[in-house]
Amino acid sequence: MSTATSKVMRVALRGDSILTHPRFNKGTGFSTAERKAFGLTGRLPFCVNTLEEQCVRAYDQLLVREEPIRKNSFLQSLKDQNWVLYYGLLTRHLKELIPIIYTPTQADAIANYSHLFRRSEGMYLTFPNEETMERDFLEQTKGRDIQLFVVSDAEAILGIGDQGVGGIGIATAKSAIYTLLAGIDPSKAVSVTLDVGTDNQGLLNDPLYVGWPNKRIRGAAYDRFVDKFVQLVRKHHPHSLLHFEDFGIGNAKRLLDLYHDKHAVFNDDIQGTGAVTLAALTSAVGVTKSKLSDQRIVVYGAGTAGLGITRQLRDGIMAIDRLSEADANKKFFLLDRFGLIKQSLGSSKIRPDVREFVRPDAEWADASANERGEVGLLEVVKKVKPTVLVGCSTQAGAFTEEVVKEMAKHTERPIIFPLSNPSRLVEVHPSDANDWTGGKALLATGSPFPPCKQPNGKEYVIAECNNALIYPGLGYGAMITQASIMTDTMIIAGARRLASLSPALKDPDNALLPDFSEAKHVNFEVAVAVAEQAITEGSAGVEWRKEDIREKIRENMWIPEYAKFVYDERGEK
Ligand SMILES: NC(=O)c1ccc[n+]([C@@H]2O[C@H](COP(=O)([O-])OP(=O)(O)OC[C@H]3O[C@@H](n4cnc5c(N)ncnc54)[C@H](O)[C@@H]3O)[C@@H](O)[C@H]2O)c1
Ligand SMILES: O=C(O)C[C@H](O)C(=O)O
Ligand SMILES: [Mg+2]
Repeated sequence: MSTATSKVMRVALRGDSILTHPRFNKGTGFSTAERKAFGLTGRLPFCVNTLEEQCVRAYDQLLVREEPIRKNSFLQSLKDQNWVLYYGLLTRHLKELIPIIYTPTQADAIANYSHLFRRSEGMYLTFPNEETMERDFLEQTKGRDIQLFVVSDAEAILGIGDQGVGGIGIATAKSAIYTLLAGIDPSKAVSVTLDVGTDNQGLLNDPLYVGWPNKRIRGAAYDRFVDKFVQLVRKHHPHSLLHFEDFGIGNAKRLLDLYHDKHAVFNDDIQGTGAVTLAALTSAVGVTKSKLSDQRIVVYGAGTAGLGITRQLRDGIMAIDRLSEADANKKFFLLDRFGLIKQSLGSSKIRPDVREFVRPDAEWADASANERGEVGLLEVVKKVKPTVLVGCSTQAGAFTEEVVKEMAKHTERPIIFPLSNPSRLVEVHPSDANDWTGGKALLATGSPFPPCKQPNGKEYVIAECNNALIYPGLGYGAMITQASIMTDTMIIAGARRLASLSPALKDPDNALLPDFSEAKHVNFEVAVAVAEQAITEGSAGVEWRKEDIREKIRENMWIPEYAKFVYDERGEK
């Protein structure tokens, strides 16, 4: 595997220009010869440090910052100064630091973006500047080999809703995770916020809000603005992957369907979440020695993630257990704000994209409906007797003790996935679900939680069912093979490879998914599975032999190590 230390890079910057460029700055890592060649001898203290020594220093600086949001700000500054050191530090402390740069802490960083702002990062495409979008786009991308765009309009950030221009923070976090867990070269990725205004009145009232202080643009004007961006990506970077993140419920699926067969696009909340949840459930049914098609699945929160999960589990049941779509759909019971999504709710309460999962009215549903004709979660659990309960509702504590114990009456090993992020929005704390079911529940959450104590004294590790365990590999597998589109079969191939790595397959008392400390290895395996599928089905734009895929992926991965620099008067290479 070629690593950066064996690489030589020709760089045209010198002096302050190289010291202040995060892609090229090495700080005390510049060798004596490089300092002479790049005019740095008088700009740096005498000692030359290794990256390892720099990571020790940076980690000490991190530890003195006690609050997670302060650690987050420190790491943001480190990334603004020196990419290799930033990713080198994260790689050495993966499990400890992912919750700092990603959920849950990044939610606070995004919500306070205008007050934490010190330096811009990424591409800000703002609605009033629509006319100059192509010029603004090319300012940052012209002449660059861009493999990945991560874009958000920030209407549904995690579970904290509309965050306006702060949405750049989810795009940069997701992009950093691509680099950290799949080896995307950060110089080949662009994070984008589509600032189309915000309906968050708190932001609009904030005199320090740095985004466009206007109500959110919707309808034809919104579609035109988004399309202008997508067409620029397609025109200038036809082989790139376009990753949509945290779009609102009225746009996420609609935009995915609009562009799905025109470019390699991916909606993480829909497809990434669906894939990781399919892997977690595949692992859980392995523990219970049952099949996906044996399950009765209640999904609480029929939004972008909830529908993405439902569709992916449905497609998984069809692909793995060979059920028809109609029969597979019958395994699902979806609830939203108005309770069980059933025929008699009427079209005003049923969004068009939910229609395929509307339950025909069962007698029990009408018998247990309230005065508004709505059937709540406890009633559904009593009547449906679900084996699986998935939460993506943003409603903290929605899975009450009564709901969980009712579920446990009807199934030996309740499978409970409270997936809402950040942590404070979790539908049930895993330790409660564990206690209320006498240690029988099979659990996975959207953000990290500590292990639970089982009645037999053993620790039960709570799997983090977060799309970061799979989306980097899904995306990398597609982009490295220059797949023209991200197909459903590529996604299922990635989900099945992830499921095959589940610790619970070896020890049923172990976690349902690999630990995040293994996330680089896991996403590498997912990327291999996706690349193999893309090549097998003809979606790939490269002609690799299957036996070469692993090595090809490995040799293209960006490793956070210093290359040897040679000064180039003619221009940066
Ligand atoms: N674990 C993961 O990898 C992952 C991935 C994506 C989203 N999520 C989390 O899932 C949650 C939802 O994300 P989303 O993008 O789908 O948002 P969304 O706004 O599209 O969907 C939320 C859904 O919950 C419904 N809801 C709200 N209040 C409810 C209530 N009282 N009862 C029932 N349903 C209710 C809403 O009507 C909506 O349909 C967020 O917390 C997000 O962070 C987790
Ligand atoms: O961002 C995450 O942590 C996962 C997911 O994309 C979400 O929106 O919650
Ligand atoms: Mg998301």
